[in-house]
Amino acid sequence: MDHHLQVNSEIGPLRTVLVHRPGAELENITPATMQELLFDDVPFLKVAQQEHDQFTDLLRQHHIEPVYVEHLLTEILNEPNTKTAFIAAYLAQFALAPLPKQETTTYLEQLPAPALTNTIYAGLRRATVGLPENYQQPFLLPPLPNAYFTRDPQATLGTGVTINPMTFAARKPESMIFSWIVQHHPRFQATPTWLSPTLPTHLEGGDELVLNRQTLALGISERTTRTAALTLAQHLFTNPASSFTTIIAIHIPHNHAMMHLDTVFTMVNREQFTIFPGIMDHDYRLNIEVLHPDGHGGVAIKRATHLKPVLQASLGLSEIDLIETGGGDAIVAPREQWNDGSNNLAIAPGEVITYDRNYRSIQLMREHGLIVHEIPSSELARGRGGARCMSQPLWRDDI
Ligand SMILES: NC(=O)NCCC[C@H](N)C(=O)O
Repeated sequence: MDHHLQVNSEIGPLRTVLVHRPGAELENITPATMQELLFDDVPFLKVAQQEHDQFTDLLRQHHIEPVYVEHLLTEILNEPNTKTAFIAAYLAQFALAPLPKQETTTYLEQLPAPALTNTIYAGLRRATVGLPENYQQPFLLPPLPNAYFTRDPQATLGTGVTINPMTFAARKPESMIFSWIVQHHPRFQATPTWLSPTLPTHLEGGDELVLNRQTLALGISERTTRTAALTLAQHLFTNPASSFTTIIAIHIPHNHAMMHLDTVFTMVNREQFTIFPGIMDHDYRLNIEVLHPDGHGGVAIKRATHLKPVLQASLGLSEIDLIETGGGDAIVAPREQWNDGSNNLAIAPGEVITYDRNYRSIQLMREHGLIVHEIPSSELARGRGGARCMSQPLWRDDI
C-alpha cells in the first residue's frame, strides 16, 4: 500500500513537514492570560513572522516542503457540510451560554473558509459578534498562540499518527483541529491513528522521538504521563501496521523549562545526540524504563539508569556521542537550554536547524562535526520552543 506518511527516524532526509505561520493569535496574548496560554512574554508578531519565514525559507532551500496546517484546515472547511459540522464540534469544546453560542455559530457560518480558519487560530472577541465587551473575558473562543509548535498536538510515528491528549486547556483545540484534518483531508487518507485525544491522561509530541524503525524514545514529563506511555506502547506493540518493538521511556524533571523530552534531548546523527546535563545526576544517572512486547499482548518493563548503554543496545551501536548543551557549563547550559539550545531539528543525518542565540551549543555541535544552520529567534523563543518544536515531519526518506 502507498503511504502518505513516513517517519522512521529523527534524522532521515526531511522532505515534508507540518508547520504553522504565527498569526493574529500572538497579538491576543496579554499579561493577564500569558501564563494560561503557556507563554513567557508577549511576542512582537511582525518579527515572529519574519523569523518563521526565514525558518521555512531555509527548509525550502533544502528541498523540504513546509505544509501549513492552517491551509489543510481551510481546504477541509471548503466543503460546506464539513464546515458546519466542524463549527459545531469546535464550539462544543467551550462552555458557551446558549445566546453567545448561537451568535458565534451564526457569525462563523457566514465566514468563507480562509477567514474561518484565521478566526479559529486568532480567537473570537465578544465585540466581533455584536455582544457587549467584557473586560475580564473578552474572548468567546480563545486564541491558539502555541499553534506554531506543530510538534506537540500530533506526531508521525512510522506510517501512522498519534493525535495527542494535551495537558493544558490552551492546547487541546490544536489536537481537535488535527483530528479533523486526519479524518477529512486526502493527504491523510487511511492513516493509522495510534492514539486519540480522548485518552483520559496526557501525552505530547515533544515527548515522542523516533530513533529508528523499531525504536521510540518517550519522555515521561510535565506533559506525558507514564500511563499514557504504557498505553501507547500497548497500542503500537499490538497493531500489525506498526513496526515499533522498543520504547525507551525517559523520566525528566517536571517543569516549564523542560516541558518535553525534546527540550533536553534530540537525536542529530546516527550516533549523536544533544542533551541537557541537568536531567542527570552527577553520576550521569536518570530513571529509564525500556518497554518491549511481553509476548502475551502486554508490555514488559526493564529498568535502567544510564542512557548511553540503553541507546547502544537499542540502536545496535558501539559508540554514542552525547553532546552537552552549553558544554555542560553551570550557567551557559541552563541559559541556552531555556532558549531551546537542546531543541534541534535534524534535516539529514548530522545536519540540523537551531536558534542562532545558543552560540556555545552551536560551536560545540560544529566541533563534533555537525552541519548547523542558524535561524533568528528573538520573538519565536518567547513561546519556549525551538526548531524541532516548530515542525512535525510528515515524510523523511529512509536511511
Ligand atoms: N516540543 C516542545 O517543546 N514544544 C514547545 C511548546 C511550547 C508551548 N508554549 C507549550 O508550553 O506547550
